[in-house]
Amino acid sequence: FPREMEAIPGSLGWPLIGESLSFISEFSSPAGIFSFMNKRQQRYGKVFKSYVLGRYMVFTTGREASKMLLTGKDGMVSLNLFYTGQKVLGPNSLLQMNGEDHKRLRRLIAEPLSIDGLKKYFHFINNLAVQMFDEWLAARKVLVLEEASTFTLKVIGNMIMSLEPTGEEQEKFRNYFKIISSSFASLPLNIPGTAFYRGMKARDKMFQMLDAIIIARRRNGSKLQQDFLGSLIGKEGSEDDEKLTDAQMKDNILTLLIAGHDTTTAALTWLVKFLGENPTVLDRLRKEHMEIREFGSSSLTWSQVNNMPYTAKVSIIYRCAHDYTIETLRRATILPWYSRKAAQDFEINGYRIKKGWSVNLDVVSIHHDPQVFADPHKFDPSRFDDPIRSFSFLGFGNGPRMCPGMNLAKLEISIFIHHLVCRYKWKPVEKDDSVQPTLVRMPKNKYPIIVEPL
Ligand code: HEM
Repeated sequence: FPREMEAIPGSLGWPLIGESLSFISEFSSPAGIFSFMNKRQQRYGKVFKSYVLGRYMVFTTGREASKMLLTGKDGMVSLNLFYTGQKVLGPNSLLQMNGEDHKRLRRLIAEPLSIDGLKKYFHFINNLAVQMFDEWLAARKVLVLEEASTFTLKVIGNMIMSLEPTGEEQEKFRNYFKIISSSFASLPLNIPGTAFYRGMKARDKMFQMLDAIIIARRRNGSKLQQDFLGSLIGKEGSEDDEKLTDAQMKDNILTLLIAGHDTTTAALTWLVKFLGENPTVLDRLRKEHMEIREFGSSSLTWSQVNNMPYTAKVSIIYRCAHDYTIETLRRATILPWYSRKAAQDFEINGYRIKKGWSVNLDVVSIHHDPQVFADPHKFDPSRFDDPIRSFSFLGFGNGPRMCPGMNLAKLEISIFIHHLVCRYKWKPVEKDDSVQPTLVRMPKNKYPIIVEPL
């Protein structure tokens, strides 16, 4: 036990297990870790310590703390990735980089994920959505989470390496990914039969697949495909600063897959759930999207997306789904806390944090602060009509580690939701608010619904 931690209020719970039991049970309750955090914040204030899942942790919350931790000035903190996560993603992953190395890698990765870089995937994503919703008509009963998962995986597979949405390669890719993904937060036992072991083997297989593609691309020389992989390989001949080794490319492709898949899948599923539970909100969204549809055929064009009507505050592309998406991320807070490791001593909310400690930002409380979000448990996208104070909404993070995939996530969500609300009404098969006990919060029952054409 780090002795200096004595000065931090809080309880370390039982010997060995600490407060893990209440943490885990509240983590997977419908309200999430809100009550775990809230009880302790009431008792100890904005900073408290705990011992959960084998780690001494300091938890903190509030705008000031989030500004400090997420902005992380002068290398104050680094990302605190757990052991299996480090092994699965690999040493070159963006999540394991800090300072200048992190900045450089992000610059290379961010470009194809910018709004401009994403334009060329619009048709692929749109066609995929049209096709998926055609299939829903025949199926009638669907598991939203499964559908969203397939959809987002096909999108990212195509974006990264021009993978066709069906066929043998897609199946292989999907299989490897699922195994890797379920090993990500497993116990670190690398012996045959464990999830971790299977995950590491699947990682090798996925990398063989990527190697084959990289070799073929290099052989083709100038006729490089303009997907994500192509844009990274394309940097080979250019200045040193623009070069990525094959190992860097592979670790970071896997990083994008892992960071982008469950998050977007969960966001889509929660959005469908929240809309279904809030008919007035759904009516408003549907009305807006029906107006967009009247522009022309069912297949949207890029300029139509650009012109979707809504307050033209920032980039107009995602306006139509934007407030609904961020309200979903606020209300569901699918990543409930962001974890950092102190890279030096510093002070937060009046307490000394020592180098090496794990400091965790409780985002759920920030997203449910009644001072900022009136009636915080209500799903109300219009609360974002007026600008909110910085560091109050952190659904995509903030600062140098803010989500580089957020434009892609928003694009996928807006296209998915457009077709859904224009074509179908739906109702849940059962009333069940249980949540999966996984890192990313998702409905446990995968949210089965019955759909009917409008
Ligand atoms: C709705 C969907 C998504 C949500 C809610 C989300 C949320 C977040 C958040 C909160 C962070 C920062 C975490 C922290 O500061 O500790 C983050 C980082 C990250 N996200 Fe996303 N994300 C989403 C989709 C995506 C997609 C589609 C991709 C990739 C294509 C992606 C790739 C990443 C990566 C690589 C990082 C790490 C950035 C860094 O460390 O510099 N995310 N995301």
